[in-house]
Amino acid sequence: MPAASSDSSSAPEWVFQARALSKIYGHGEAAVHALAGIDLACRPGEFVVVLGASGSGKSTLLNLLGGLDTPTSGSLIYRDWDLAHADESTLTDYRRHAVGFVFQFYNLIPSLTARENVGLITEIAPNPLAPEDALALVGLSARLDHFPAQLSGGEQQRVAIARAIAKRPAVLLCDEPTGALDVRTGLTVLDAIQRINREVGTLTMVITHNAVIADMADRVLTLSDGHITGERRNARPADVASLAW
Ligand SMILES: Nc1ncnc2c1ncn2[C@@H]1O[C@H](COP(=O)(O)OP(=O)(O)OP(=O)(O)O)[C@@H](O)[C@H]1O
Repeated sequence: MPAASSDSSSAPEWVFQARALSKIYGHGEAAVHALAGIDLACRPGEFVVVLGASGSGKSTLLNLLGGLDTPTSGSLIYRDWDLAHADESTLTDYRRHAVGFVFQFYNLIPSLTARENVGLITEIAPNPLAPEDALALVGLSARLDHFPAQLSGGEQQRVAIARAIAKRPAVLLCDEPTGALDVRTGLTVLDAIQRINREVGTLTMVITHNAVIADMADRVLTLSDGHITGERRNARPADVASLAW
């Protein structure tokens, strides 16, 4: 793996560190500066919410942090991994070991039960949670043998979250995790994400259009036109139950 220069005698206080991170799609007159120089450091266990209008660069940022893509310029370090200059096999390795993804649509395999959908991931991870334990963390102990079609949208999303965290990732990246859900169901999903952040200590980043979600974060970043234009910290992050919907 391409290692970043770091002092291995002391553990860094950050999980990610980005400097002047930029992503340009296309060339010449058609070029889109999706990220235009992001500086960002995230601490272990932090809960970060990223807000921003459509097209502001949220998914692009998440894709870079998750090793799904590489930047056009700038640096991006995850612990001692240089993600900005990593090749595809290193990024695959990084994603497999370090990152759990939750997307708007759950992508569960319809012919497998909840337990089996989570179990697929635990087969390829070195030190996974038992599928039953991962599903218990998201409140689905009573649904282990249900197929996706027998589960509500919120329950399916919680299976997807259990699948994402079963390999004990250091980082959980969520792209509009409640985007396909009604408010009440969305709350059960956010509650599961908050519980994992608090009980497992996984660095969690949620990108969303929904500003109400920001109150549950330790830190809220606002993106506009590829820049971080706002940053605030919540001294007391709200419990999901007390979010003002
Ligand atoms: N693969 C791509 N090729 C070209 N342009 C792209 C590509 N992906 C994203 N963009 C452009 O980059 C900018 C940022 O896109 P991005 O998806 O990161 O925004 P976003 O904030 O996540 O938006 P949304 O909330 O609508 O998902 C947009 O102008 C978008 O059109």
